Amino acid sequence: MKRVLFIGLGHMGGSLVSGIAKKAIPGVELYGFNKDVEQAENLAKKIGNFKILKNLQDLEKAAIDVIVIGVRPIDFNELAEELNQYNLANKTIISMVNALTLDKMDSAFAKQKDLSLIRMMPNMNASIQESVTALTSKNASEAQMNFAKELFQACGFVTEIPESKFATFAAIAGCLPSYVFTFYQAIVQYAEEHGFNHHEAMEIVGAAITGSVHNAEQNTNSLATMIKQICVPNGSTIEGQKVLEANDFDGIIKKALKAANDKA
Ligand SMILES: NC(=O)C1=CN([C@@H]2O[C@H](COP(=O)(O)OP(=O)(O)OC[C@H]3O[C@@H](n4cnc5c(N)ncnc54)[C@H](O)[C@@H]3O)[C@@H](O)[C@H]2O)C=CC1
Ligand SMILES: O=C(O)[C@@H]1CCC=N1
Repeated sequence: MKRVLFIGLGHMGGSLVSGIAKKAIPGVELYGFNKDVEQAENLAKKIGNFKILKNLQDLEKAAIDVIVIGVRPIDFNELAEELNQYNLANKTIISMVNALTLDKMDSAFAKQKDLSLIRMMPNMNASIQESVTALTSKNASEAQMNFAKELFQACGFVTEIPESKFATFAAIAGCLPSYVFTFYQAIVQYAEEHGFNHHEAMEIVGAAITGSVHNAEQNTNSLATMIKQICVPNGSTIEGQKVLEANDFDGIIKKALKAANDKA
């Protein structure tokens, strides 16, 4: 039996734990601890197969094997100090904390013995089990990494990447739902301004976006060729493409990704 404790049950931690609880992986017991206990209890009411710890010292009694840290970056040091009051020897610590490197994790837990450290970057699509999650590790065995993969595959696709690519991964996958929702929102607003109601607009634009992604995934042509095929000479699409180009749409997207990448 592996006992996994999620600390920090907010938007991201809560979504991940819900996905994993739904899958009910044999041999895995899920525990949660959150500063705001009511938030943890509300989550526990919604999902089965999940026990709440009332305080952190109960992690020793519960014989936790794996700790998954889901607090905000600003709250990490305080939590690490609190965790260092307990003996965490031989445990696996997994952190989803953005910009927290394995070396920083290692020094935060320097007084602990034989920890295995895993850094992860999920995204909010974990709430519908469609996250793209990256993992990288320090002192973790193949079996420990495989366990982490199995755990987070309950919330979508998992890939192992070198830590040097983590900041870029955060921009192109961790933050990406927000940018996609911004694009989606702008088109829905345009549709509403031109006579569609909100529900129709969400449905039509959503289907057009997901259909485009599926088409690009299945098509053997490059994205550039697919763009050309839609831009009929003297047609409508090209007029929109000209506006995107004149306003450096690609450049704006890359600037946004760089800003996120630099902070990750
Ligand atoms: N929101 C997102 O889309 C993503 C977030 N992340 C990372 O996940 C982490 C959490 O982000 P969110 O869930 O969005 O934040 P959030 O603010 O929704 O959740 C954080 C939770 O941690 C709890 N907390 C704070 N200090 C605590 C402590 N000492 N002990 C126990 N619980 C404590 C808070 O009560 C809150 O429920 C961040 O480090 C972020 O970088 C990573 C990928 C995507
Ligand atoms: O905004 C953030 O810092 C986190 C990391 C990726 C998505 N949200």
